[in-house]
Amino acid sequence: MVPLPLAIHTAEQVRSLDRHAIAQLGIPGYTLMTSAGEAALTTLRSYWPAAQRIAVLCGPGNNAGDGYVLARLARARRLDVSVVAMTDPRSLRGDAQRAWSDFVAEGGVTREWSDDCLDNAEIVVDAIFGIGLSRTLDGSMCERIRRINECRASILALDIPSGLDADTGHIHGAVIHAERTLTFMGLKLGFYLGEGPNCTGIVMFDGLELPTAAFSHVDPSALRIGDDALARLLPRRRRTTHKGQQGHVLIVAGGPGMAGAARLAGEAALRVGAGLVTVATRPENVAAIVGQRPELICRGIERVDELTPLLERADVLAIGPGLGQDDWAQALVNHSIRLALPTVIDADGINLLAQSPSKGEHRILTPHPGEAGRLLGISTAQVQSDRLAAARGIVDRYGGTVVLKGAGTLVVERNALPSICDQGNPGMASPGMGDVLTGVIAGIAAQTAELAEAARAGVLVHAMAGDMAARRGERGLLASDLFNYLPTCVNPTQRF
Ligand SMILES: NC(=O)C1=CN([C@@H]2O[C@H](COP(=O)(O)OP(=O)(O)OC[C@H]3O[C@@H](n4cnc5c(N)ncnc54)[C@H](O)[C@@H]3O)[C@@H](O)[C@H]2O)[C@@H](O)CC1
Ligand SMILES: [K+]
Repeated sequence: MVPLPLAIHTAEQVRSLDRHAIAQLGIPGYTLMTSAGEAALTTLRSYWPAAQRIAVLCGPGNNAGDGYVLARLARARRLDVSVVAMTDPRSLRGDAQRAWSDFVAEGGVTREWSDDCLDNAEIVVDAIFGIGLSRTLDGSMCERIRRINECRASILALDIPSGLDADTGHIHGAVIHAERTLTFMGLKLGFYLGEGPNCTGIVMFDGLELPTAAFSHVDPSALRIGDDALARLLPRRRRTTHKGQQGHVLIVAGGPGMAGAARLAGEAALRVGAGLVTVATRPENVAAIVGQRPELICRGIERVDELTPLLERADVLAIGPGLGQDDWAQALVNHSIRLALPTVIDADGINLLAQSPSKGEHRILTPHPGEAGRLLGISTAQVQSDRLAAARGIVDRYGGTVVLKGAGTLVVERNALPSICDQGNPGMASPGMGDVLTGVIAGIAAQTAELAEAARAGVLVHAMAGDMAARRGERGLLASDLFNYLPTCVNPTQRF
């Protein structure tokens, strides 16, 4: 399997790559299409080796061309291929028209859509629409897509699940829900936004044999967070090190009844290797926190001035988990976030910041979509409908680095491409998971000099640990289940 690239592109950027390949590198469009069809066949044979009955659904554009090439090659391999022309193939143009003609020339026939046309298929290949989808699908196409999703076969989408907007992840009326998506030339931004994560299944990539240099010709829109930076950020420790050299995290967390949030954030910082972690919390929480995790230092705080000596000793502050929004919490937040200390602000820290906005470059804000909405004075739905714009808006208004949580967590800072995390799973939608993320980011930030890098690494490590913990099932995953796996993720040089 070809490793996924880090670069993520819009449809226009992929088109520009396509134009570059054809015009500057002299690779004919039909050669690219043939590569796409070959890669699709390799994927079919690799992931469904026993499947014999393949249905290929072909639409009106070049995405259909990929499908016709695949169908021709699969017939040559003696697979039982049924091609359903979703629109009249005689109106195909250019490379797609040639792909259809070559398919027909080798004895291939198409059939029209009927409600039972997928009944015998083991695999359905979606070659209906690619990145050329530009408007809402009509009612009959929406109805067909619903029927395709209901069929028992596994669905392989070519380039993009039909109906998904390649740039925004919005749905144009209806969308294919694929088990796998084999995408060509560039990962599409829409896979990671809006409904994208619900539709693509496992994303696979093929570069259509373009030379590596061709990919640097077009700038991407975002970057996937890869694990390549982890080894640099979290190198093997010197044998002579001591805990004072691994960073000191201060966690200000835990209002009444919320000792658990403070403990989760505190333990997470320890589990990613922070040298010392002090938790400042309500006095009544101290016994519970220390009892559950004796390696934490825990201080009961009644008044803001008691925080001052703790802040002086800390390398990184994390503030907010389970803090509440009462006067006590308000005083702690107002006092702490004005300091120049690198600070992770989460949960009620964010809610309080939204009530009296201020700007700071030394911050990492980690809102979920609801908190992001409060920071911007808009609804959660508005945040989710354009997550990139929301994250950028928060950076503009509040400064620093923003981690907008959710499927496809975004890490956005000024003057840099946004980063997107494509790991993690829906089991992580569970209480305390954000507290763990806050501790992970703060714990890594305490060991490195660069805050935005720590945010990216923290998001990735958290997601990786979540995926490891979810191997026995997503439903029922607890935030504290991640603790067993965090050390594996933050020791990249010892992992294998
Ligand atoms: N050289 C090439 O051109 C290559 C193209 N490739 C494939 O080509 C695809 C892009 O091809 P196209 O630009 O032709 O795009 P599509 O294959 O997505 O099809 C666009 C067609 O759909 C029609 N259309 C758009 N929205 C519609 C709607 N709501 N209802 C009905 N019809 C609608 C458009 O009028 C156009 O005819 C890629 O996604 C990829 O699969 C790959 O084979 C790589 C090489
Ligand atoms: K498709």
